[in-house]
Amino acid sequence: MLHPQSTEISFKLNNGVSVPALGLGTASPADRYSETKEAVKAAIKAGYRHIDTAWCYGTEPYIGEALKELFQEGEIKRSDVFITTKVWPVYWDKVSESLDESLERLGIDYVDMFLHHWPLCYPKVEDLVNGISDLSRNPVDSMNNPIYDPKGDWLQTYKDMEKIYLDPSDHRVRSIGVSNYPVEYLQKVLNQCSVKPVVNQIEMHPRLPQLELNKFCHDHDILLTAYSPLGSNGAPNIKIPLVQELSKKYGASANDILISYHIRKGNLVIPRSLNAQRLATNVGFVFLSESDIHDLDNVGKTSPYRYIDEDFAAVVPGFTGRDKVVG
Ligand SMILES: NC(=O)C1=CN([C@@H]2O[C@H](COP(=O)(O)OP(=O)(O)OC[C@H]3O[C@@H](n4cnc5c(N)ncnc54)[C@H](OP(=O)(O)O)[C@@H]3O)[C@@H](O)[C@H]2O)C=CC1
Ligand SMILES: O=C1O[C@H](CO)[C@@H](O)[C@@H]1O
Repeated sequence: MLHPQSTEISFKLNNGVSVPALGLGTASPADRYSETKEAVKAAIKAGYRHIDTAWCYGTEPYIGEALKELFQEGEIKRSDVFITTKVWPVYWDKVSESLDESLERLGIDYVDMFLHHWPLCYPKVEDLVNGISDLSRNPVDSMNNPIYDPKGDWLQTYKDMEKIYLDPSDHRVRSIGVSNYPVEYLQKVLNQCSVKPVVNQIEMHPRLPQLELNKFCHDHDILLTAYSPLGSNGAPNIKIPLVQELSKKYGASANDILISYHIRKGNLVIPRSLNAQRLATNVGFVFLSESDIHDLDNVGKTSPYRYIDEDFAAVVPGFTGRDKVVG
């Protein structure tokens, strides 16, 4: 049976907006930010119609340059591409400003999805050397411990996003969602807010199958977006023995197995590559069987492993630090 490519599969968000299942991740290494421009152009030419970015990636201006050229060349128009950006905890009480600045860097007048990046609140600390927009991305004290804004209220950030989304005269966002939210935080949003997040973007792959969050989100009509699907830098998940076995069984690449795993579960997935050839080979969709999915879930079910586990996140339940097992 012939199957579509991953770039041709779309899902409906809970507000009716359609989203391509496969997106391009753009958390490029800091010394390679500018290469994101060519990667975006290559991805669009390979059929991608969904780009994931964020203030903290520092790549929005390069995505903006790519989009400008793609629009000018007539390759795509704005409505052909789904663009996600996120508000970082530094801007927890400046949501509208963060959105305006992102739109300006991207050179567009709306985003398709606007996500709350982490349920945390940072103070604004100047960093003219390594900062983004001259602000420290992860402020720390003299002992290198993360510092948080004592006046901070992470739920307020989502409430401010909700205000923008609900204002009929404000057309800057087509949908709002969250990222790195555990079940109890999602429950708080469902109890105290009126707009249900359309997605929860989280790290997810066979070594971190996130079965509890997957069930909770699907029970509440919230999609998951899988970040770091290849295991982040160097794509270590490609070496998982079961992924290699399935790659042989289906005559598909290991990266296609890792990407199709999420799409088969009805979730979005956003692998990153700065390499045009790889980008074009990450789009083969494999119709994995129910039992393959079950086996892939079992890889990390009892000893889950998180690749993106930074100190600052340890205050969010479940994000417990590099050396600890997470549920
Ligand atoms: N919401 C959040 O908190 C977070 C969101 N994200 C989002 O998720 C995206 C993806 O996650 P990310 O951590 O970047 O990592 P990924 O799991 O997408 O892995 C990226 C790595 O895989 C390599 N790679 C890509 N394709 C192939 C291939 N076919 N064969 C071999 N290697 C390959 C890339 O190298 P190369 O470029 O050389 O191909 C890069 O080193 C991010 O870019 C970002 O958009 C990520 C982290 C946190
Ligand atoms: O989105 C994100 O990317 C970085 C890691 O690449 C992480 O801190 C943040 O959540």
